[in-house]
Amino acid sequence: MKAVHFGAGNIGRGFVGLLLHEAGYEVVFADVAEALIDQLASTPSYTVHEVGEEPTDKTVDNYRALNSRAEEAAVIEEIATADMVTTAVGPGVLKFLAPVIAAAIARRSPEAPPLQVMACENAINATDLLREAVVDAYSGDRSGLHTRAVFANTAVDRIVPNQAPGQGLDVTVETFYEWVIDRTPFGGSEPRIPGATYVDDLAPYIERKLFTVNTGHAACAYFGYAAGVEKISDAMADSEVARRVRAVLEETKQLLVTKHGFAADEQEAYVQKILRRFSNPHLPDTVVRVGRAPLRKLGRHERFVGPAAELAEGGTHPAALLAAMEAALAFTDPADPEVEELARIIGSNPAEEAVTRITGLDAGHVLFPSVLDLIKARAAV
Ligand SMILES: NC(=O)c1ccc[n+]([C@@H]2O[C@H](COP(=O)([O-])OP(=O)(O)OC[C@H]3O[C@@H](n4cnc5c(N)ncnc54)[C@H](O)[C@@H]3O)[C@@H](O)[C@H]2O)c1
Ligand SMILES: O=P(O)(O)OC[C@@H](O)[C@@H](O)[C@H](O)[C@H](O)CO
Repeated sequence: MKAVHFGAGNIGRGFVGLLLHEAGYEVVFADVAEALIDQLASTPSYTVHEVGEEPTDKTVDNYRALNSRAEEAAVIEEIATADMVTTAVGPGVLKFLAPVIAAAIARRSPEAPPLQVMACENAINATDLLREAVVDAYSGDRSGLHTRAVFANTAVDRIVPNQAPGQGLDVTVETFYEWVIDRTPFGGSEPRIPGATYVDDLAPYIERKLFTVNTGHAACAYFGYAAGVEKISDAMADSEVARRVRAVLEETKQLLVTKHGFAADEQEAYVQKILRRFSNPHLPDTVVRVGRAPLRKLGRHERFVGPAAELAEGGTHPAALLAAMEAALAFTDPADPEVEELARIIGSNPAEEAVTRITGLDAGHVLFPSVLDLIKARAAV
């Protein structure tokens, strides 16, 4: 069995690549980072260090690596004969992978089983975004595309920090992981991945993951940054940061329990476990990594505005989520192009327009005035 995986970064090597390797796949990593691909191509194995209360080391081998820019034709040939394609590149990059995947699907033998495509990104239904872009780019008969490829949404959860320089290909990760996959597109032929869980309705799981793990994580990063802290676990050790993160997760808990029918005590246990994961002192994770791409994180269906808008529509004022958004607007990192873009949007547009451009909220939305206040305050700084 062969899987082509786009994105040999933190989650690519430390999670998707590892689980596919353990499931018996030969993994072909495809990435645009030349030095990384050269290193992978010339190194027969790497180690995933799982750190926490019960640390374990796991070896990944039986992989190959291709530069998806310089060796695009080779990547297309690999996908044409692969069982599966996965991605972990960031949601904004999916559109650039689509033409390559579309070209490969067109080259597959009509007798081959459908290519299984799963985007493993932090975004609601990222695979749907990829599928739409693949359909647009597909040169063959689109009506027959569904017999050549099957697209399944997933929710992936494992904290994988940026890796220390000098660590080579090895990846330090937390011990916890969860990979939840929508079973329904496979029609009974879902791939056997021992570390994955298949469900018939992914929506509750993906929203619970994004609006608990990622909302809480981002809140911790932005409140931690404001408190002058570098590490996520140190931010959680700051009682005021921890209190504010807890308040944010209280609001998303209210939404998730009401909307998806999770039992309140089950959701509380989920929250408690996640707060412990953020506090893992063995994990060298930083507020700068977790806070990266604040413009994406302030998007309409993302971790802050998504739940805040739904709560506001239901009559709840999401004060803690708004406080986290305020902190997100104040986050800076000179190496992050989205920080500059966010400041440019705020500095060069009327505040009303900036709200819509950043958050996707219409002026008539019940949450709009509260976010407008935040943007006006930011513009005045
Ligand atoms: N790190 C985590 O804890 C974690 C956990 C769950 C999900 N995710 C999600 O996984 C995705 C990747 O995150 P990450 O932390 O691994 O980031 P990362 O920056 O470590 O890895 C991304 C990789 O994608 C590569 N890439 C960028 N553009 C590409 C292209 N056009 N073609 C091929 N490769 C390309 C980069 O070179 C990089 O190696 C994101 O969507 C993130 O939200 C991350
Ligand atoms: O990857 P992002 O930028 O969407 O979010 C940063 C972190 O919250 C994220 O990478 C988590 O570590 C991960 O989602 C845990 O499963």
